[in-house]
Amino acid sequence: MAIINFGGTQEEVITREEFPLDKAKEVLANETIAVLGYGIQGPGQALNLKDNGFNVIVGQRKKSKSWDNAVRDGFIEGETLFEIEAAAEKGTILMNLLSDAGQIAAWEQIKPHLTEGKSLYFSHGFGATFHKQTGIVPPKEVDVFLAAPKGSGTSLRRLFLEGKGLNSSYAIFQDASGRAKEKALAIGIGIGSGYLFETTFQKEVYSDLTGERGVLMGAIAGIFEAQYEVLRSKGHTPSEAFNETVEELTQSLMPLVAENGMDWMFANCSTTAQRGALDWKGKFKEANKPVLEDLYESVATGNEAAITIKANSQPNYREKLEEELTELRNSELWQTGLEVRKLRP
Ligand SMILES: NC(=O)c1ccc[n+]([C@@H]2O[C@H](COP(=O)([O-])OP(=O)(O)OC[C@H]3O[C@@H](n4cnc5c(N)ncnc54)[C@H](O)[C@@H]3O)[C@@H](O)[C@H]2O)c1
Ligand SMILES: CC(C)(O)[C@@H](O)C(=O)O
Ligand SMILES: [Mg+2]
Ligand SMILES: [Mg+2]
Repeated sequence: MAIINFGGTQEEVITREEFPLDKAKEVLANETIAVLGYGIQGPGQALNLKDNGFNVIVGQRKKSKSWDNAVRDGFIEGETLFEIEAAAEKGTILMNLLSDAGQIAAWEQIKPHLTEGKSLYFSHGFGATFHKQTGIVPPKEVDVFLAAPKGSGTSLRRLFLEGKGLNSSYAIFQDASGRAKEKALAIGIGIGSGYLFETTFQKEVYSDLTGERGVLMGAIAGIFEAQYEVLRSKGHTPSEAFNETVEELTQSLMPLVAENGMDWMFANCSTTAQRGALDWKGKFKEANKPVLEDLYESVATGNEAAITIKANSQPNYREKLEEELTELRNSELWQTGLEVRKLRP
């Protein structure tokens, strides 16, 4: 285990050098890995595991788009592709990659197959942490652990194919066999993680729900809209407002942040930009911190889980989400984005 000094705090991380793929294969040699759910994480994790040489089957509702995707990706009905319950019966490590609401609906189908010696895996602390709302209480005889890629399943797959990797957290919820940790790390490496850092189920779900509602998705989408609307209201054209809000960020400045940090990005902008950004940074922080405190509170009280479960358990939840995404796509800001992307050399 490598001990890394993260800005003054020592943390242990598991790298591919310390836990190589061969070791992961040794640990999981006798396991049949059943990936339950083939939405976004399902394909990324199942295909990476398969390409890495693990024994993988998929469990998915038949007559669904996800089932067709699994067939398209080479899983064969009756051999490596089954209904959820049949896959849960055949698998020895059940990877619960149904949607968080779907995991509640499917729990009674999965639970009877969690017999002694088997393992239950998640990519989120949601189900087990909010068990009062989800009813997901794993039987005592099984190992329960998670590896949670810090990014989209689409990126997990793309980076794997490029020979790179997304980082993941890992956590042990229950260690019945005494081998839960090595299994968690082996799966974490097998799905293509670049390195793994330790967490708990509760910390994973609290930080994940905060991050995606906050800076990673909700806040960024909101602040884009706010700046775009201000620029438009002051007479700027759509292309100018879009370029100054989104395109420059994704194409020019964020790659610099990714490469070498915020000060590096600042240092590669004008002294005029640096002066202003350093002055305004504090105001943005001050305005946003209370919103983020509210958000964390809403996560920690279980309110965000309740909202998610209620919304995503409706029979028409997909149509409703698609409607909202369509509205976003059709807004002037993102229609401008569509044209700007086409103009990229
Ligand atoms: N999307 C990501 O990239 C990502 C990243 C990290 C962690 N996670 C976590 O991984 C897990 C899977 O997320 P996802 O985004 O891949 O899921 P998703 O929303 O794409 O859904 C996955 C599958 O669940 C199935 N499903 C939904 N409701 C069902 C029901 N009632 N009965 C049976 N099947 C049902 C769908 O057919 C779909 O194939 C979640 O715990 C999520 O929080 C997701
Ligand atoms: C990809 C994210 C946002 O990191 C994940 O948490 C999710 O829920 O999809
Ligand atoms: Mg999430
Ligand atoms: Mg996440």
